[in-house]
Amino acid sequence: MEPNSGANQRIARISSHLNPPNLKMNEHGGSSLTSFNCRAKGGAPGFKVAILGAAGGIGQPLSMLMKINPLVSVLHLYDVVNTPGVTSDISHMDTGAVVRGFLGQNQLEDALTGMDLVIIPAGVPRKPGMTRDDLFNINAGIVKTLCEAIAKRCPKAIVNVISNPVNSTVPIAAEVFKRAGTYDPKRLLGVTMLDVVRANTFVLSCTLPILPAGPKMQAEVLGLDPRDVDVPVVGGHAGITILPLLSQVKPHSSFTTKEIEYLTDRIQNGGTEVVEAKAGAGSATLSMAYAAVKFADACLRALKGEANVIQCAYVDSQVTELPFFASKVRLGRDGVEEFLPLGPLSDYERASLEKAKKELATSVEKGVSFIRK
Ligand SMILES: NC(=O)c1ccc[n+]([C@@H]2O[C@H](COP(=O)([O-])OP(=O)(O)OC[C@H]3O[C@@H](n4cnc5c(N)ncnc54)[C@H](O)[C@@H]3O)[C@@H](O)[C@H]2O)c1
Ligand SMILES: O=C(O)C[C@H](O)C(=O)O
Repeated sequence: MEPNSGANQRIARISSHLNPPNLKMNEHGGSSLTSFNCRAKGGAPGFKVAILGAAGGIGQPLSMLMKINPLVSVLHLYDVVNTPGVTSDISHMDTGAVVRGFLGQNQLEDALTGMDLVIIPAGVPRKPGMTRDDLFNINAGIVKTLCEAIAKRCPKAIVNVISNPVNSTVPIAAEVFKRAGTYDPKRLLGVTMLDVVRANTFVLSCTLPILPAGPKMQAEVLGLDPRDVDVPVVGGHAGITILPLLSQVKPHSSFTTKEIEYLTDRIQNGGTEVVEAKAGAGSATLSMAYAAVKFADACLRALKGEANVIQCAYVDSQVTELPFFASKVRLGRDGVEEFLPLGPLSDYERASLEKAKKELATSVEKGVSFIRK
């Protein structure tokens, strides 16, 4: 008998629990079906969610927060690097979702099989001095590859696109799905939730530097909780295409022209504010993970049948003459169920919308021709 056989048998038992013997082991010590499989006991009923780019600055906190979400029963974490560590780490959380990790392109399709919701934060972030459009050359190809696999393995999934430039990556995803014959415009949503989150926050907490003693904005004077504030943000997700409708803030607040100009500028440049503060170390990750989870949770609640789930998103749209536009949509069991009208706009908003539409049209066209070229 070998000296250590008791310990070896125990290890073999544990290892066969993690990797059932009928599945072939691969070079990562996992099965050939999934690279590594960190299974929490007592997996809850719920939705299957995949995060593509799960090891990144957004991906990690997003994965952690989705592991907490009680609507999630299975969480697949895919990236081209570092998923074993992230998966192992997150799998120790004592929440219901079963977590599985997938590493590298040849495990992408397994990561996607049977998913209800796919969230895509894969791709490079900005550095100071860059626009979101400067990311196009790298991120367009990444989104294309990921969406080709989605079309094959979970064509009915709801897809949340975070990768920038969102104004172009969503049209890219649409073209990929059209080519594959799986396009359902209701199920493809560009995530603009961070603009809404920022707008809700800034409306409450901004003091105006242009006024001498920095008096509070009206909403802050009212002492509101940001969670009770709702600022619709329409258009797209870059610079002037981000258009907060401050005339429609709930609870109703009225702002001076100076306040509107200040707030609009801050909301439009919130991303750049973070990029500059991070000084080369990337862009918004934590607030984005929060916003992505808020949005994903809304999608899952709607999938489950909750009524009246309304969020802003950048979608294949009939609200303007543009093929893609961010506005309030009602979410349901099949994704986007209804476009809410833009509502009455102020003169300032109407003029800003015209400028936003010009830029958006160019970004959409750039995405479409990337696939059709
Ligand atoms: N929509 C929004 O509001 C919003 C907000 C913030 C950031 N973003 C965008 O999200 C993206 C990610 O930002 P981040 O800060 O997490 O970047 P990051 O560099 O920290 O993480 C990106 C992750 O994507 C992975 N990745 C790269 N190529 C991949 C591929 N082919 N398949 C799967 N994964 C791949 C990387 O390995 C990395 O782990 C950027 O494009 C950024 O501009 C969007
Ligand atoms: O600004 C960026 O590049 C990231 C993101 O789009 C954001 O709005 O924070």
